[in-house]
Amino acid sequence: MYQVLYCLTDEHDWRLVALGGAVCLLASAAAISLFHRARATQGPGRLAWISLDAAVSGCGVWATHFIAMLAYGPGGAGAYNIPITILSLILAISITFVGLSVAVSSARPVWIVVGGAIVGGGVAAMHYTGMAALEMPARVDWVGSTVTVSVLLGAVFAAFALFVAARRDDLSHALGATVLLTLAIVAHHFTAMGAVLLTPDPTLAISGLSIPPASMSFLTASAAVAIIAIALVAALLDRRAKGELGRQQLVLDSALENMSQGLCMFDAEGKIILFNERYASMLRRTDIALTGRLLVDVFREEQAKGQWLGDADEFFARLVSDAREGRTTTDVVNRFGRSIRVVNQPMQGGGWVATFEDITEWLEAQAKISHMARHDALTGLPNRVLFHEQLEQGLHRAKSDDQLAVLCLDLDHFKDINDSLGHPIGDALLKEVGRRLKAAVGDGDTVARLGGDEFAVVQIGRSEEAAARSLAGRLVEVISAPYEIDDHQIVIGVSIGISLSPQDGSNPDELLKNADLALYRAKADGRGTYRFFETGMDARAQARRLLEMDLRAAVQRDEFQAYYQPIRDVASGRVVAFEALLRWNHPQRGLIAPISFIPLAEETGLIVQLGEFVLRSACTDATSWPDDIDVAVNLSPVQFKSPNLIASVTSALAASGLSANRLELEITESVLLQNSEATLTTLHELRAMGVRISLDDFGTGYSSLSYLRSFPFDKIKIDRSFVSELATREDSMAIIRAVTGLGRSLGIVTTAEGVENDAQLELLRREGCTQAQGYLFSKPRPASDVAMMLERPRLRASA
Ligand SMILES: Nc1nc2c(ncn2[C@@H]2O[C@@H]3COP(=O)(O)O[C@H]4[C@@H](O)[C@H](n5cnc6c(=O)[nH]c(N)nc65)O[C@@H]4COP(=O)(O)O[C@H]3[C@H]2O)c(=O)[nH]1
Repeated sequence: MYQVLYCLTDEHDWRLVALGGAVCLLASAAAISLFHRARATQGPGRLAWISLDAAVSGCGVWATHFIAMLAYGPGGAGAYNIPITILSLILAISITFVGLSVAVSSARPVWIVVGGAIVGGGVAAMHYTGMAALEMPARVDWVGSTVTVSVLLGAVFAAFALFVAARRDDLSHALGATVLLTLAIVAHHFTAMGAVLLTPDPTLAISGLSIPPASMSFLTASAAVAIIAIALVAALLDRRAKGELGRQQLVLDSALENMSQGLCMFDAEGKIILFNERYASMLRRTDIALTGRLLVDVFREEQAKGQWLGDADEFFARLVSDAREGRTTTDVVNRFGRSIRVVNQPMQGGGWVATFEDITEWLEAQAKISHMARHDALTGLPNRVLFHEQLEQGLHRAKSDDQLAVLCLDLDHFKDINDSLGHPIGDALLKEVGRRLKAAVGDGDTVARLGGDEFAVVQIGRSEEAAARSLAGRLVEVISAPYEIDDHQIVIGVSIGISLSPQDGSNPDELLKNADLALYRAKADGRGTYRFFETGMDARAQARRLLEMDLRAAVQRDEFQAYYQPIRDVASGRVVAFEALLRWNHPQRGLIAPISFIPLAEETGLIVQLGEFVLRSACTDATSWPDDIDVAVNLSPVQFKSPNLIASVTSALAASGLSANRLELEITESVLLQNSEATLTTLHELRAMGVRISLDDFGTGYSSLSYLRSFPFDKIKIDRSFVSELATREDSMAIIRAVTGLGRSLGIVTTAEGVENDAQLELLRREGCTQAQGYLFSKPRPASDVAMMLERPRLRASA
């Protein structure tokens, strides 16, 4: 130590020592700055920065050494061997290059320290090679222990310098690292100079291949200038790069923090390099240290708090191996009640970037959309789409001996309720029907609303037809029970069509089609009941379709004709009116009775056109009859739903010139079943015009008497079923007696329909029935036969 101090104070020129120190500091600053650049750069650019750094560091060490040697008094007498001097520069640069490469290539502190120590080794190699180049008339001996200390000092300070530099790329770390590197070079040099023992020996001559100290000073000055220039350029580049980097950092930071997604970047070992706030808040990791930590440690910490379930090590190992093998993975994880989609994307050179997106609302919206697409909004029941799927699954699941039944349901006259009571009541009724259906079916059965007032049920796994029958019976009963909705007592029936798998079909479409055909049959058979599909229904449906087409064409081709049947006064036997009855004059099939086409015309709405035709014909024909003979025309309930009824009656009367009081309009109870205000208003309007209103088919409905209270009818027509059984059934006689008595006391005319013989006529006369109509007098005949019917009281020949 003493020797080193002595060497420094007594053997050196301090001005030159200061110059050497300044060069060394400058070179160190440039070297550290370039070291940062090398670390921040990937790929081939990194090699360039390391090479430049090695050149600056090597030259810096070299220049520092020779400036310090100029300051060394004894050295002034000698010269420097040129090849060895050059070799010392080469060693300084190349060993420094190796050390820097090691330190830059790894993020692990141990390798940075090793790299730094190698740089220190380079400084020593340069120094001792440089000393070997010194030729002077003296023998140079070395104090071994001081040499070792000098090498260790250089290595330790240099290792420390790179360690500090690698910690962070900011001013304080850069300054600290610069000072440490300067110390490494200076401490090494002067300690090493303290190890020198010079023994004068005039026999040692200076070789021809040497350079005198003056020239050496020129060389070192040049090297110093070169270093300063390189350092300046490097500093400038570094500053620019940092400025650019800073700007990029700002952009990156604001992009990262404004992302709706969470982002976290990991190195190849699974250490967190970078993350944004969204990531920390999404995974509730705001209160734990993240940067620089291994992800698996974070998992373990969360595991300890009970926030992480599962095997943290196994999960972490999977992430690392996926990244290593370049696999992009997507997972949806549930954290804190939220669904988070995580995409792990491998990065070049190891590591991966994970993006985290909270898709809870998106998933909920998806689920809602898919629910809406497959359910009925009103009742919440599956809709046609889901029903189809469930039926398909049911067929798939059904074992060979299982039977599957499809029940198609249609509410009877639902439209009337909707029209008369309004849509909100109609909707409430549909909801209640849905609820009752769900409650009535079995656990494994499916109920769906197919649209409007159509519902469907799939019954799975019952082995007999009886199970479907019993379910259908139960459903008819349950649906038909009265409803109390908004103070309205509503009664509605249901018709059901049933198809069974496998016999009636093996796929959903076939089963639904056949259940529909059976439903049609249930409706045709009077509604409020169920029917099983039978082979042949399809053919009947086909026939019905043909009839419908035929009917439409017949309307166009004017194939209809009004026939007339006389109505006689029972007391006088005089014809008082004719009832107009429609006939279809089919070109191939001949005369067709209304029973074969009126129901279809009502279903298709064609009855409105046909009704208008009968009205016009009847009014026109009646104008040619005696004034005291009236004409009766049947009105269908469907015509009452048409807004044009009053207008068409008015126009038929106006066009024919028939007086309104000669026209009778016959309505059935089903018109009043609609019971809407509109129906009664229409009836009153017709009455106000002078037209008379008859209640047709009296006694066939459920509460005929109550209808007499709802409207003041002019005439009651007793249904022919009572007349035909007059002689055989006591109760028929009693009913006719009651009706005629009622008519008398209310001042309403009573007409008995279907009188076929004198006995019936006699009984009716005795009971005081006002009018009679039937085959006894005449069958319905064309208008041209009216005169004949007027003349001949009995005209039994068929029309
Ligand atoms: N067995 C038997 N039957 C008798 C006797 N006397 C009359 N009839 C039949 O009884 C039906 C009386 O007409 P309705 O009850 O109004 O019943 C009518 C009526 O509801 C409907 N209809 C006929 N023409 C029209 C029309 O222009 N418009 C509407 N909406 N319906 C009509 O078709 C139904 C059937 O009409 P039609 O076949 O002409 O049948 C007529 C008539 O031919 C008898 O002594 N014995």
